[in-house]
Parts: sequence; structure tokens; C-alpha cells
Amino acid sequence: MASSNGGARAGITGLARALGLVWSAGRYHLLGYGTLTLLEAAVPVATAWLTKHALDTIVDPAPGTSVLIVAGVGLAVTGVVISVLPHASGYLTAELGRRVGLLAQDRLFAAAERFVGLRRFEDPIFLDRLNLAQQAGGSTPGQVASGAFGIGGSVVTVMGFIGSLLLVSPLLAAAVVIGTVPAVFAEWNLSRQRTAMMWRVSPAQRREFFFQQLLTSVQAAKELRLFGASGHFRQRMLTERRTANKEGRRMDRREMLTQSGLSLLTAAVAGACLLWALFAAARGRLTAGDVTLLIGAVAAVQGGVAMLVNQMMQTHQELTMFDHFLAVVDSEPDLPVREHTAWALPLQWDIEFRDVWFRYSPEHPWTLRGVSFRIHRGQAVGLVGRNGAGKSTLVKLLCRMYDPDQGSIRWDGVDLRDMDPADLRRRVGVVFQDYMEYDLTAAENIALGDLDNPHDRRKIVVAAQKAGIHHKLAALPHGYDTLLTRMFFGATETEVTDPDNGVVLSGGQWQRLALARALLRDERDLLILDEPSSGLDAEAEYEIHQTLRSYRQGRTSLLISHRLGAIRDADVLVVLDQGRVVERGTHAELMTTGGVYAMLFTMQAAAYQAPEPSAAP
Ligand SMILES: Nc1ncnc2c1ncn2[C@@H]1O[C@H](COP(=O)(O)OP(=O)(O)OP(=O)(O)O)[C@@H](O)[C@H]1O
Repeated sequence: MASSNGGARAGITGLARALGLVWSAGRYHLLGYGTLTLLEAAVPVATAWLTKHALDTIVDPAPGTSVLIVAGVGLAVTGVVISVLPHASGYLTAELGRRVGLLAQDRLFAAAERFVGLRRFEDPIFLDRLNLAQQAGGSTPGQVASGAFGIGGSVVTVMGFIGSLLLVSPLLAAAVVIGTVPAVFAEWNLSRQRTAMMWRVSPAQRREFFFQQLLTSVQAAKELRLFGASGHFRQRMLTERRTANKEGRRMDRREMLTQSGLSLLTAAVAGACLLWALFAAARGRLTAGDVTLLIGAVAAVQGGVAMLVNQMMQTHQELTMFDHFLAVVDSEPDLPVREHTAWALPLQWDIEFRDVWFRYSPEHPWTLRGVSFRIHRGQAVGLVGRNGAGKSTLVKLLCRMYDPDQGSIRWDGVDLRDMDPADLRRRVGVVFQDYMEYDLTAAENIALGDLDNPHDRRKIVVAAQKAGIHHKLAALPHGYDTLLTRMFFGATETEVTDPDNGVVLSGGQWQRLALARALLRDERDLLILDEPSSGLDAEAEYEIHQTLRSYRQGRTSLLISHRLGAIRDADVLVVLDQGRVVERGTHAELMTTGGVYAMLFTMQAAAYQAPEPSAAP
């Protein structure tokens, strides 16, 4: 557990970082806001004194009308100031919030971009933190700054009124201050309990959020309806809500009881002070103005102290949330990227897997166990293996989404670890098994494959032609500019009201689009296709493979497919089994050795040639 010293130091660092962020987002707004807050805090003290002088001069006009005029004008000015200030500081808070939100978002997502690999995105604890950081980043720095100034303002108000009480009656001042001590401890305690309660219920709230998403998700809608599972998940969602409500209710009751007790104590102290002040005034020891000042000051000190404690706890809570933001922003890159990396030059000779061992974490079993093979330049390599053999993992390593735990992958002899991942990835075109379907236009979906030339429509069309999706895209209501989603249904007003915008493609059509994205850049050194035709009909699959066959001629490529007929004419087939390369050779060679490949190929071929089931009588 962190020591309280460590906690205080972390709190101060967090506060300084939050204020630093707000300062960078808008220093003049921050200074303006700080000044207004302090002014707002000082005005009630000034008002109380001006009122006292005005009343005293009315009761005893000896000091002269000039005092009355000054007090009257002063009260008018403070009245105007107090009615205008909240609007001005409200505007500054909102503007600061907007600026800080923008800056914090930029820093957070820039930090997420630094994670060039996948490990962080597969770590549930980190994902949780990222999620909280997103919630925290936009608003908490601004709220921390407001809290800090609010605390400063409350201190000014409370000290101003305690000073006023001291001037009128030191004894009374001491009594009021002592009377607030129980409130300070009780409020502090309640705030801590509320913070603890919020942490306790946060898992239930996240689960509730998950069920909410599930119940409204398009992807889940089919199955939920088919299995009649909506009611089941609705109940689970409500159970989570009830759990959170139960905790909230318990806390609210505790607060109600404690605060009622505190209010009684506060009222008793205030009442006693009032009685004392009235008796003192009756005996001529206090003026009418003194009494008014005392009544106002006692209430202001009592209310101000309670507010101060609340603001401190709230700021503490905001700082705890802000910690998540800082943790993400300060995270080290997930893959070591050397300061001086080797250029990923065009492939000259080969890519070599040299005794590659890899597992997703020390708790997981080895996924790749000493994999060694080469992909020569210009060679079409087919990767074959049963489910879970490690094929997609190997592709992810080849794109340096992870580094091998042992061994290395070498691009013309250079270890991928010595290359800048972004540089390497520019040389590689990939269609992943779980490719993305972007809720963008058809052209944008393809153009993402080469953002260096995003507006080259001719290249986009050529890529779509190669992937066999050009005719479909050209025939869409707005051609390549048609949105491939019903989600946004357009970004502009015209698009929103255009019923022709927003088209839903089939799975196979999306797959062709993903292929077009990978084919957009002709000059890629390596094309990786992980199950590029799994969603295609037989005719489309045949066409795509014909296209790919001619495209792969003389190009370096790695093709993964369970449809062995589509892969059989690769220059070399590499068979993975349980993370090891167990066979290597051409189709003809592997068929004669009678190993895993021959067995899989024969089973698949036999299924196509199986006799017709006998007709029912
Ligand atoms: N992100 C991950 N975290 C932990 N384990 C993983 C992860 N991704 C894959 N694995 C595991 O690694 C092993 C290899 O998976 P991989 O996806 O590479 O197999 P594959 O050969 O591509 O299988 P398929 O033919 O089914 O696509 C599997 O046992 C899988 O459970």
C-alpha cells in the first residue's frame, strides 16, 4: 500500500500536472478564471462589512452621510459584481473545458498511437484504464483546476469571515471555529466513504454498460432474437443496476443521518451565537451592524467550511480519475523502438524466420515453438495448418505487432526489432482474417490502404477491379462515394436526408473491399493474405484466386488458406502444426510424403468427390 506521504506526493504531482495541462490549454482563461473566483469569494465578506457600516450609520448617524453613501454605493457595486461574476466565470469554465478536452484528447490518443504493437490492447487491465482515462481526460483537468480555485475561493471567504468575527468577538470566533470541527471530520469521512463506494460499484456499472451495449448492438441483435436471450441479458443488466443502487442507497442513508446531525449541531451553534450577540447588543457591547455581521459571518463560516471539505474531497476524486489519464499518457511504448533504426529497404533476398518462439504472455502456452523458414523474394509461399496452429500469430509477428520471445525475424538479414515498425509496415500489404469494415465511403475504405496518396481515384478503381468489386461499387447510388454504413447515415445534412446514402454490403463484398485495400499499393514488397476468400462464393473465390495467382506472379507473398485447392500452386507450402514447421515443399512433394498436408488435402478433396447421399424412398 502506498504510504500517506507517497499518496500526498502523488496528489500534489497530479494536481500540478492537471493545472499544467489547463495552463497549456488556455493560460489567459485560467488566470481570468482564477481572478474571478477569488473576487467572487471576497465579495460576500465586503458585502457583510458594507452592510454593517450602513446599518450602524442609520442607527447612529454620527459618522456622517458620506459613510452611508460609500456603504450604499459599495453595496450596489458588490451587488452588480456578484450578479455578473458567475456568468463570466461560467463562460471561462466552459471555454477552458473545451480547450482542455481537446488537448487532453489529443495527448491521450497520441499516447495510444505510441503503442505500435498489440499487447497493450489485449491487456484487460490496461483497456480498463484506457477507458477510464478517456472518461477522465476530457473533463477532469478542468474540474481539478475549478476545484483548486474553488478551494482557494472558499479559503478566502472562510478566512475573511473568521477575521471579521475575530475583530468583533474573538471568543465567538473561537466558538464558531471549534463548532465546525465535527463537521470537517464527518464530511471528510463521508466523502471518503462515497469515493470507496464509487470504486466498489464501478465493476457492476461497467457490466451494466456492457449489457446495455449488447442489447442495442446490431451484431448481437440476430442471435439475441434467435435464442430469445434479450430477456436474459435485460435481467442481468437490471441485477447490476440493483447492486449499484443498493450501495448508493446505503450511502445516501448514511449521509442523510450524518448531515442531519451536523445540521442540528450547526443550528445549535448558530442559535447560541445569535442569542449571545443579541444579549451583547442589548447591553450596548455590540452595534446593530455588528449583530448583522455576526449572523452572516457565522452562517458563512459554517457553510464555507462544509463546502471546503466537499471541494477538497471532490478534487481528490477527480485527481484519482486523472491518475488513469496520466498512467496512459506516461506509459512506455509496448515495443522497444530503437532510437536509430535501420531503414526497411526494398526486399532484395528474403525474409527469414529464425528459430522463432512466441507466447502471448508468460501465463500462456507457447504458440510458436522454434519456427524457422524463409520467404524468398518473388516467391509465393502458402501457409497451411489446422485451427490454432499459429498461422495468424506468425503473420502478426511478421508485421511486428509483437516481438518474438526468442529467435528473430529478419528482413534481408536485418532483425525486425532493429526497424521502425511504421517503416516496415509501409512495405507490407495485409488482409487480416478479421479485417475491418469501416463505416466510411467505399472510396475511403480502399484509400486507407495508401494514405500517402488518398485522392488518387484511378488507383482506387484499379485496386477495386483487381479485387473484383469495381462493378458493385460503381453501381452504388453515389458510386465510390456511397457510405458503406447505415450508422452515421451521412455526415452532412444533405447526406443525412439522402435515402440513397448508406448501403450495407455482404460479407464477401466486404472481404473483396479489404482485398482492394491491400492491393492499393502495387509497390509493396510483401503481400500477406490471411484467408482472403473465406467469405466468397465458389465462383467469386475462383475469380479472386485467378486474380491473385496472376498478381502474385513474381511478387513475394504469403497466403494462408484452409481451402487447400486455392493454395496448392504456391511455390512452396509450409505446414505448421502446434506451433512448429512440420513440413515444407511443393504440393507434389508434400503429397508424396503422406504427412499432415497430404492428409488434410485428401480429406478435403474426398469431401468434394463423395458420392451423392442416396435419395429418400
Ligand atoms: N491475442 C491472443 N491472446 C492469447 N492467445 C491467443 C491470442 N491470439 C491467438 N491466441 C492463441 O494462439 C494460438 C494460435 O492462434 P492463431 O490465431 O495464430 O491460429 P491459426 O493457425 O491462425 O488458427 P485458425 O486457422 O483457426 O485461424 C491459439 O491457441 C489461440 O488460442
